[in-house]
Amino acid sequence: MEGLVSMKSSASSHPAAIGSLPRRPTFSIRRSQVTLPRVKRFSTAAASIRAQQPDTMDASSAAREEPEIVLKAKEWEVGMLQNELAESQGIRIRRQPPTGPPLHYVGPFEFRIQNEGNTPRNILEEIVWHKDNEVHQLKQWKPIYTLKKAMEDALPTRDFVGALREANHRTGLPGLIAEVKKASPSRGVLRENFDPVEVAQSYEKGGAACLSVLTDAKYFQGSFENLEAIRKAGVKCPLLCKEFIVDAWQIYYARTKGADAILLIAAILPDLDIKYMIKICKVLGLAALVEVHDEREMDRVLGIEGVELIGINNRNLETFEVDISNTKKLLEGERGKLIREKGIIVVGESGLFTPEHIAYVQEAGVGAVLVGESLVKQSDPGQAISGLFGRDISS
Ligand SMILES: O=C(O)c1ccccc1NCC(=O)[C@H](O)[C@H](O)COP(=O)(O)O
Repeated sequence: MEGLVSMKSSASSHPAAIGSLPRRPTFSIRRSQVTLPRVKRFSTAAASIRAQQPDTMDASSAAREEPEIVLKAKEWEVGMLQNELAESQGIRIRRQPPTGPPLHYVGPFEFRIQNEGNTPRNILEEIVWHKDNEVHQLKQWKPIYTLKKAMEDALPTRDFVGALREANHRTGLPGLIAEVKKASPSRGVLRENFDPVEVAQSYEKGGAACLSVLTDAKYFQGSFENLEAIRKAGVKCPLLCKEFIVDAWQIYYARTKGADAILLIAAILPDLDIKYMIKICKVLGLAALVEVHDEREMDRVLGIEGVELIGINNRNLETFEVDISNTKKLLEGERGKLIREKGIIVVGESGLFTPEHIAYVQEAGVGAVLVGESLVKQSDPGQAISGLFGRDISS
């Protein structure tokens, strides 16, 4: 059996990956004497693998021998169930790579599970897999009880939604969430000599209602230190922690670092996760910006109680394609009507560069916009806000 299990450190395969973090080791099974049919539904695969085990190889007996293997197997099963649940809601992003179970778990035979392999299907999936590993490690470093204690010393949260409404009423234009973003997978480095506090202060001076701070290090060259530094520098604009949230632990962590709001992406989170995370946000005094990209995601999110802010991303996070008519499309007809009835503020996100773009999404029905590239690339990002809106919105 020697050499059948390889511990892989699957480094990022995407050319846009900026940094690197060692992944949690995954198991892969090589060679086959018994080949399972190509499987799509992985928990079904898990069940069929189990069904082929001699009684002596069930999880409990394996536990007596190798508890670590059983734990890995359980983790794998949970991951596959998460993938299945997500798929049933039309979510294409898999939360975990469809790696096979640990070898000992599958019994004394050599198995080969035929699947698409462990290559992410697109950048969003790659980010999610990376994030899952990252959070797994961070949780060991700072267990949740230590975060709950840190929250007692955290600065109070500010009203993110209220700041957007106020700016909208004051200017008659969508409230601006200006993004503190050094780099992105689609555009590479946007600003050399990036000073997050300087950019944040400049945005505030230029009339931004709120700020969005990228905290992902690998793909956006952001950090939680940036978020914390901006908060501690006395910037009054409420702060959105722009992160790929896959685990409630990240919400608590964001709160300890000064966030007033967090992002929940419908393309990666099943409805139950969104509901549960919104409840956590309410308890912690945070706003939740729930992001959608297509009609299906919009309909799912409109069915969830307690949503106050919906972001429509004009960027397809799987292909990078940007089309601002996406905002209009998702706000037409019954959806737009329901959103107005519920009093939800819609945020138009990505690809906004000119006053005409702002007017277009405002006409479509947004009460706020989230803008990164077109501002952060300018030498004076705060001053660039007047150019984007066609007039000074600072007072
Ligand atoms: O921006 C990317 O390349 C990207 C890739 C993968 C996942 C998310 C990504 N961006 C997040 C955003 O949607 C934007 O940062 C945000 O909406 C601002 O967009 P822009 O004004 O076009 O910088």
